[in-house]
Amino acid sequence: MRALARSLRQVRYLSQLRGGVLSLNGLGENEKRPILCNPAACSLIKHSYDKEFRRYLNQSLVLWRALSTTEANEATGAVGRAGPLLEYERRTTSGELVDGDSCQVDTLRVLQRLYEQLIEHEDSCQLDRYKASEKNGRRRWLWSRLIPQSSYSPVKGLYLYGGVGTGKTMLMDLFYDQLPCNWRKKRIHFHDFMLSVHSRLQMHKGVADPLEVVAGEISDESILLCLDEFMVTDVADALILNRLFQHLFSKGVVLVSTSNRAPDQLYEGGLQRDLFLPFIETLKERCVVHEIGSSTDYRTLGSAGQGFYFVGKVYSELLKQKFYELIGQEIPGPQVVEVVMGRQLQVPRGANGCAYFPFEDLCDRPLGAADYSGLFKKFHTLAMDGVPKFALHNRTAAYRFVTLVDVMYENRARLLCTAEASPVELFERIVTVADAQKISPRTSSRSQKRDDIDLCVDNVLGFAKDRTISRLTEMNSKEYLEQHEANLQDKASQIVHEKSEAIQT
Ligand SMILES: Nc1ncnc2c1ncn2[C@@H]1O[C@H](COP(=O)(O)OP(=O)(O)OP(=O)(O)O)[C@@H](O)[C@H]1O
Repeated sequence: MRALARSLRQVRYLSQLRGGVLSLNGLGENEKRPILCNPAACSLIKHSYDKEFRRYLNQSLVLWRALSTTEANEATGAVGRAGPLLEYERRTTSGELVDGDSCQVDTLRVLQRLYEQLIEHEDSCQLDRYKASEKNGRRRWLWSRLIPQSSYSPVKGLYLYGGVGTGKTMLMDLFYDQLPCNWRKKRIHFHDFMLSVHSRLQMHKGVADPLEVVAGEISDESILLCLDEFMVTDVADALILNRLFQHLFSKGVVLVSTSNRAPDQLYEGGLQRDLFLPFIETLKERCVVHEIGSSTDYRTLGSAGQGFYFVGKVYSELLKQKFYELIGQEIPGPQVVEVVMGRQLQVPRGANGCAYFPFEDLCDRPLGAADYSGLFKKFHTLAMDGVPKFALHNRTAAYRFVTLVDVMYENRARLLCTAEASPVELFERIVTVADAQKISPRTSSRSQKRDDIDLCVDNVLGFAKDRTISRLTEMNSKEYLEQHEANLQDKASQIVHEKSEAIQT
């Protein structure tokens, strides 16, 4: 079935490249079905110099005859499925998901509505990749550069926020997977999205309005943008978000996003926040804002700890032993890896996809999400020694640790570590302003020394810590480690597949 899907997609793609010489065989132009060539087109193609294309075409024709239209539609992903609500019901009935949370069902209703609106407005939103590429001819491109185009989407996006582990990402992914594969859609973590924005900006240095060019590129690729974990902590991001999204929305982009913070709380307490505030208004204008409203952290429903989270420095040697067992060799040497935009990172010990770092080397140095993302593109397992308790004196390291855990979780990476305390205790001395006021109603400054407590009052960290605790707990569970293994196997078979395809061609 996969081979068929690939062949048909290829045929359809190539037909676009050849100016649409292929047409649907007996089907209306606008029907969402995979293409088949008509005899005239066949004879054109038969004389094509492109051997590879002829091979695909023949394969597709043979396979096509053996299949019903429905199967072929499913195979090519040309049509969507029943929608997130039905799919959720299917998964709860089959036992894949736990049932009974009305907040998740309410959220699904909102997602289902959005799903239906997008299906209804597929054409006006130009969601279909192939139709859009027909319209995105060179003439249209030139015209749009001469006269700036403004075409807000008729469909509002969704900003979904709420407590940690309540299933926001899972629901967004479920919604995303139900939409047709041939749509211009993208699902990406917010960190990675901003990284790609900054690297594109670098490439367009010197252009009059690089943000508009970048927005143009992004919207050409994806009209539906699903961003996981919208979280603004970086002043450089905060200052460009409004203009970036104004351009994106004016180019028809529909944003669907998950976050732990309500729009009004984004970048709370951040530097130059007044310059960020217009973004909040832009966001509210273009997205329906929905709070999931649940307080169930589904991560805590998983199996008890099975992983490698050791409390106490005494376990440092054990950590090293486990690390050597995983890589299958004694004391590997240091490695230098390129992480992002030519930047290099020294891995103190690394081999076979596993890296070993003392905590300080990874979280007490000027590293950020970009470096961590680059690192986990190369390594699937991290052994980290000496995670300390966090407080005011090591607040910056706490920020980095939170980011590191986010990136690892997103990549389904495995963590082995020794820490000074349990995940909850690590963050005991990081509190929000509201928490600090409960401790002492007169607290107004960012920090407060109470006896020997080095309390850190920080709203961004104070809220983010719940997510980190929840994730550290899940990363230690049997289910997570199974997902990590499955992910590794998927990647390995993808590499084998790509290699065999490269050999064939
Ligand atoms: N109904 C459910 N049944 C079973 N597992 C669930 C259910 N909802 C969520 N989960 C699981 O709980 C974990 C946390 O869910 P998810 O990552 O979607 O939460 P989140 O709200 O995005 O969390 P965070 O705010 O920390 O990013 C995931 O492993 C997810 O698969």
